Amino acid sequence: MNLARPELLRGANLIAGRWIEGDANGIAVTNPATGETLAHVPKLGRAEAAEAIAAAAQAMPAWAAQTAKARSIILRRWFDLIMTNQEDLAKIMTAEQGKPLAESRGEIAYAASFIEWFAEEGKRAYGDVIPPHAADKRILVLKQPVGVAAAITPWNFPAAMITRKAGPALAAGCPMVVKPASATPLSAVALAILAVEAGLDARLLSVITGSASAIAAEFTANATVRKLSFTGSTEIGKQLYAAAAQHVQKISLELGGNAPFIVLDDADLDAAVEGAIQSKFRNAGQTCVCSNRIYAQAGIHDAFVARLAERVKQLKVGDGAAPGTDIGPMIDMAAVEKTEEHIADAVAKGATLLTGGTRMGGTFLAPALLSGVTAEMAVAREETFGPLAPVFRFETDADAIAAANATEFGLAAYFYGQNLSRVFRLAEALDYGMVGINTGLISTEVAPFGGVKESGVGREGSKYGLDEYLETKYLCIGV
Ligand SMILES: NC(=O)C1=CN([C@@H]2O[C@H](COP(=O)(O)OP(=O)(O)OC[C@H]3O[C@@H](n4cnc5c(N)ncnc54)[C@H](OP(=O)(O)O)[C@@H]3O)[C@@H](O)[C@H]2O)C=CC1
Ligand SMILES: O=C(O)CCCC(=O)O
Repeated sequence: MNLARPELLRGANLIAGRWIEGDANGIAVTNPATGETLAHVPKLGRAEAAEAIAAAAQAMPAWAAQTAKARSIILRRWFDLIMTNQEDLAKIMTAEQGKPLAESRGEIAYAASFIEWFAEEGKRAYGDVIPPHAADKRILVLKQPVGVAAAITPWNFPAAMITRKAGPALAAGCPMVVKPASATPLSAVALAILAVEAGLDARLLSVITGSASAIAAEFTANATVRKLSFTGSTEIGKQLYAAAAQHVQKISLELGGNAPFIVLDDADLDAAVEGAIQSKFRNAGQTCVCSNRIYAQAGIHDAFVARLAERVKQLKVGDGAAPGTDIGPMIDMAAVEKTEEHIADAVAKGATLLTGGTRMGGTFLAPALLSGVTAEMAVAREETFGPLAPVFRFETDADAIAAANATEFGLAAYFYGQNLSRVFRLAEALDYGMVGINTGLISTEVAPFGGVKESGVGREGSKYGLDEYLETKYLCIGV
């Protein structure tokens, strides 16, 4: 890999301010496009997680005692360094994750934006003065950092899922110990290198790799950890929710989705097709906010499906590092097989495969489009997390709302339509934390990202994201 700063590609961990290098006994990080081994990161466990937590607790008082502006200056420097090294970080990400280089560049900018945003937002951790209940009392509300925070992050957004947690934590005055996904730890390590370069006390941001269950066991059993933030599968999220109860840790969970994408009969069809392509095939469909079920109203169904099929056929599959690639490899064979199972199940139950679904070597899979999909098929209920667009036909708005809400998930939903009253009715009726209306792209650092129902708890990004790392303390003063 041709990097301007080759030292950013480092198979190491940062534990309690100390670098620990990986070796052949560690976890091999491979390029999903080529199978090449990029590096080995250490295989650590509970003891090192405990060490990182203890060092974080030691470093916290001095960090929390600084002014928000002083913290912001360091965070701003970290943001600048991430953007200065955007190209190297994007190359590292594409190599370990597979997404096209253009998407990696976008994710690095997106990741950096959380640091920039929270560097400023930390200055606005306002408290309150409340009119008292008695003449001889005064009531003040303070916002204080929650304490040592821990994060467990997934492989699909190797940088942004770290900064979306570490940004608000550090801005609020909390240190963080991060366990990145084993498949994509190199982006996390590169971010930590730049954080230290920015002047952050290295004990304030540890990065630990190894046994996920052992590290998570320490995160949840260690009473020093006061906040746990997780992005990943619903199954693991539920386990962590239960484990965090041991010490009643404050928790944020960003879990699975089953996003509906509804095309009403008055929609701008070209815009809807583009929105569907963006929302469905970004990161090869491996995004928790990817549309999983596309509902097209009867009046425009056939025209929409025909146009969508043309666009899906144009998508170029290849190594993310190659110019012009729209869809890179999937993360592993299990991901390929799950997508294939959803296609096979739908076809066996009467759906039509209009294009794609074929293996293209390794973990490359041709983007697929199904029509004639119904509620009985697995894809209606389960998140595919792959490049498969299943189209359902519906008649009335009420039918679309009922179908869209018939899931235990509630992360993102999308719809396209023009009529203002319909737009409001649908937006309000959808049981989701985020609704994209006439757009397939909703992610930004300035808006609250998060789900309802079994898609999680808490919000990340925006002014709401800072609250997740703050406690509210009330002072009752007799005068
Ligand atoms: N909401 C989202 O954004 C995401 C959803 N998913 C969904 O989950 C499916 C499976 O993906 P997968 O990568 O296995 O997701 P996981 O939930 O298993 O992985 C996410 C993170 O959790 C860690 N983890 C794994 N097991 C445990 C455990 N027992 N205790 C604590 N942490 C653990 C992983 O570590 P390690 O990598 O070391 O195993 C990783 O850091 C996907 O197909 C998709 O449907 C996946 C990723 C993100
Ligand atoms: O898929 C995820 O893990 C959530 C990140 C996606 C985004 O922020 O758009």
